[in-house]
Amino acid sequence: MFVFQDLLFTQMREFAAQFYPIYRFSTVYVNIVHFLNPNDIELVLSTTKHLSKSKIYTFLHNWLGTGLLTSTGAKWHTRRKILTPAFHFSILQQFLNIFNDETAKLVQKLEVECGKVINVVPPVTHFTLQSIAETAMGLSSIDESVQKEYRKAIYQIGQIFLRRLSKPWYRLNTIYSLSNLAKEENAMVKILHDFSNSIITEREKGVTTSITDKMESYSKKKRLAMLDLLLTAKKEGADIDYEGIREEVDTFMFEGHDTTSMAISFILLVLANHQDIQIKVVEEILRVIGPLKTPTYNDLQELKYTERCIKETLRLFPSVPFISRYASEEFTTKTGYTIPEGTVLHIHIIDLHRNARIYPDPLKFDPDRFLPENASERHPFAYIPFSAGPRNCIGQKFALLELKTVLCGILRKFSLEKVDDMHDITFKADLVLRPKNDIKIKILQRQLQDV
Ligand code: HEM
Repeated sequence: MFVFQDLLFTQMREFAAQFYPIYRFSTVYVNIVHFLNPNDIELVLSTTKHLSKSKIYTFLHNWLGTGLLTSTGAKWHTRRKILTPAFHFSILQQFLNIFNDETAKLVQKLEVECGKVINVVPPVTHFTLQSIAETAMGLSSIDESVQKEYRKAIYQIGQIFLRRLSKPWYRLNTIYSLSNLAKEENAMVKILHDFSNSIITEREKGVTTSITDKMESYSKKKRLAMLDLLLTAKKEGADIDYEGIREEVDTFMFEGHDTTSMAISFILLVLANHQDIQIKVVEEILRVIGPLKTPTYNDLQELKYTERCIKETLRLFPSVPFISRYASEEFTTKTGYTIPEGTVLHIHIIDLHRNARIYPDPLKFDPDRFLPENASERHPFAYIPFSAGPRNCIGQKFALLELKTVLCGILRKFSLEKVDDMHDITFKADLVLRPKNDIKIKILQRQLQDV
């Protein structure tokens, strides 16, 4: 079904192609300037002046409150300080055990599908949801039916967000709150909050889980997983209450699974489309790790070619295609335009990454673009899948580790064959870069002697 919000998404991207390096879209309600040039983007993202998210993010407040993604000012600063240690590399090293265990379960699931054409998104999303729940929240597993309901509600909330965005009169809370859309939103938010409340209750009770030992080992090193950090901070009287903890659980459950799920799905698609590159990735994995060994943290750091493939996938398919900030004061862009205070600053990550001036033959998948000698001359803000500057993605290293682990597990066991052409994939307007239809590939047992 072609809906208005999809049109909005396509239109915004067409304007980006037409009006490089910058364009303005104004209505009586809002003044949005679209940023496409790396110099201008650097100006916005590298400073602490425009750290506040634009008003569009307030549409997420009913669900995410003002957690790390949506908060501003002192609150954002305090939360970022509390949460940063949860992503220290010593914690990530512990998480690797969980990524490896979950990868093994995913591989087992895919085994049954050998020889068939599958839509990779559902099993991969199951994997990422399970991984974030175990690592950041300390849960052992989520019931399949609860997972399904949660995933459906996340999808619905994204659609509601965009439907609200496409109707300017719904920007006014008084009008929106009377609408059927708001009722739909409240029903979805209830599902999502029931889910996050149950996570907190379970962890607060200190329910014995299969990963309790791992959590204790974090504690011994005085480093706690994300939810435990928050619960401890609350206990010790820090400026965070139950609502505050739920905001972060909702934020991290969402950001920590949907973004990585899309990234993994797209890289599987891309590798199925490029047999030569797929073979090179497998060769590297076999050379560095071997056919059977469970990868260690250090092993994964050695996968340089695989990492370039991940980078190139996130260039073409950035899980977060647009971000938006608020101009807290007037400024002049490097391209010479005056931006008044209060303007919405809309940054087109996807169009920046597909700009032929920066990336010749931009739709071609070429991991060598990220060879040090090829990347060193490029503008530092020409590649920003995790945003950049002080408000960049807190989960960036977590995501890369998860992606490498799962690729090792899948590619040593299966070879991926092309079904969908990656260039035929169309996108659905949503909070993350979602395909409009399935992402289909065929999986076969890999014959390692052929590599
Ligand atoms: C491939 C995977 C990922 C991509 C491409 C990605 C991308 C991004 C981007 C572009 C932003 C900036 C959003 C904005 O300004 O509106 C962001 C922020 C954020 N991401 Fe990620 N992300 C990924 C994985 C993760 C993971 C695994 C987690 C958690 C474990 C996470 C947690 C967050 C949080 C909490 C923020 C808000 C940070 C702040 O404002 O201080 N992300 N991410």
